[in-house]
Amino acid sequence: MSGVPFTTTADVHSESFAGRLRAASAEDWEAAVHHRFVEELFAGTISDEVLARYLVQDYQFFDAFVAMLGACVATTDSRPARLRFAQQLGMLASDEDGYFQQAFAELSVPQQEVESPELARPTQEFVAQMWEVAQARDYADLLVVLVIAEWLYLDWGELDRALPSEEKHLGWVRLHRGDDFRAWTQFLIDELNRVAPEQDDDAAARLAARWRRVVSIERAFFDAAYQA
Ligand SMILES: Cc1ncc(CN)c(N)n1
Repeated sequence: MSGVPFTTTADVHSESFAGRLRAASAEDWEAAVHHRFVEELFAGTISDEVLARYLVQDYQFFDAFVAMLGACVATTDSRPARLRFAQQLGMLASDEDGYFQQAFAELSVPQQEVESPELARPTQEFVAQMWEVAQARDYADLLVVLVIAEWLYLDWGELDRALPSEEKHLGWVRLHRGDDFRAWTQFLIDELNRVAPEQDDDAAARLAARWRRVVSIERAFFDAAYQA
């Protein structure tokens, strides 16, 4: 959209703060969006072993992700945004946890694996990034991590592919595509652009460095699902 040098279903101007960050991380971003994991998930050919390994690790995000949203509730300068974050917290608690519990049951993942797995390196790094921004309570920093986590997932979730038929595959795709998820992601992107530093100063450089780091972790997170 708007002549952007990348493909997305979000409405983002290429010269906005988020647009420039997104373009600057194109290699890792595209590698993640078109990852073998994504293609096999849509095709319904992903092995149960890979899917279970991925979901077990991803479930470890949940707590820190909720903490980030809570930190946004506490730190945003905008009353409508505070309500939007609060609403998302409620939805997350019902929708996403339901999918995980159903998928773990279907994939026969032992409870011990669900509750206290050994964390892969990308999981450790991602969780550390999330807790760091949740505790620092800097709204722009929080938004950088949230925008990546949701926008990158929207980009693969909305790929033009036939949908898989089995619920364990379709459920994860459905959580990351469609009007509601697109609107939520758009809200985050718009918030980041609204509060972005106006000049290329130290604050902007710090946010850009975190952006690059987190996008590379997203890519590594998919890779790790294939490493037994
Ligand atoms: C690896 C990862 N990145 C992001 C999200 C949030 N959509 C997630 N669940 N997992």
